[in-house]
Amino acid sequence: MTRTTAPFPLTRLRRTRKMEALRGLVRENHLCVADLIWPVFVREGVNEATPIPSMPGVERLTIDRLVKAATEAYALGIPAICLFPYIEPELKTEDCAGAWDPNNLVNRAIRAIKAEVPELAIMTDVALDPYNINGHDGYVVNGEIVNDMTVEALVKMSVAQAEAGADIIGPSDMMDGRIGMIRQALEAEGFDKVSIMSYAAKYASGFYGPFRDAVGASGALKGDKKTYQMDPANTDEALRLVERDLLEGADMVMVKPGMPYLDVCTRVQERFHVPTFAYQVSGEYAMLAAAFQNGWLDREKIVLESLMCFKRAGCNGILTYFAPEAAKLLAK
Ligand SMILES: NCc1[nH]cc(CCC(=O)O)c1CC(=O)O
Repeated sequence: MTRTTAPFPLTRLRRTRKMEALRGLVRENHLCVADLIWPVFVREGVNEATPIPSMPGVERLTIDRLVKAATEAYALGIPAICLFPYIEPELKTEDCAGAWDPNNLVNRAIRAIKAEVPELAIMTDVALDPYNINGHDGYVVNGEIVNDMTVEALVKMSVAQAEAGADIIGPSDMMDGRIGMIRQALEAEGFDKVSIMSYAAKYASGFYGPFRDAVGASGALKGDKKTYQMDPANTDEALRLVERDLLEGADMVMVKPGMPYLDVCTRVQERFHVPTFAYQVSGEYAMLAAAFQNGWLDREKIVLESLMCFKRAGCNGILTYFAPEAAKLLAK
């Protein structure tokens, strides 16, 4: 970088930090409510909310409660929510047919929210894990997570979500070729205005533990997801995945997890200049929530600081369980 600052004391960099008015003027990045996507867990039943022990403050909501929460989120200015279903263990199957049932929990939730708050964007999760007796994102055949057969199921699942009214399809499965196949199917079925946010650089991370409790997949999952999710040691591979998904028709890309992978976010944004998102995942939430509960970290400061860091790293937006709380803090 060229040196553009005069030597001390001509330059005193503290001058622009002297008061909030000046700090605001020289601020390079801004966090606002329009940056936030709120992931929510939905369950069957009426007027109930089940706490998730490993995610203090997060609950699985029945559809009626979810509609209320979505209405409140929209009133706070949150532009989008992302739905994840809790599927009872006895409803999980080998063929995962629940995933593309037009009347499954997620699709009913989409219709219910759209009827009440049509302007709130709804994102979905495309992967077989909540429905799969094996807990994996793809079909398991002879111990192997098979790619092409899984992609066929994901295509059906995506079309059913688009039919229900989803605005953003979010394939989180990490199979090869799924973005192109989903895009083609959406075009063919008349859903040309439905966006795809690809979980393009999704790592085989230990930080998803609490999420798997939340969707009830922990008990079902045998083994790990390393044959399809990425090795935490790699970034060049993340760039190849992002490029591939963009060429297949992704509108937006995501890096996941978030905070420990900010370098990946920066490289993706700098290389491709496309809408880039990060997912501050369940384990990140759990870590912070545990520290807040112990009084070890200051909740209000850390929620906003952690989210601002994503903006500084080059993200356009963040999926975060803190979304409603952050929205309220930003409105203060
Ligand atoms: N397709 C599953 C999926 N979609 C989002 C998350 C993780 C989200 C979180 O941890 O908050 C996962 C878990 C996984 O891949 O095992």
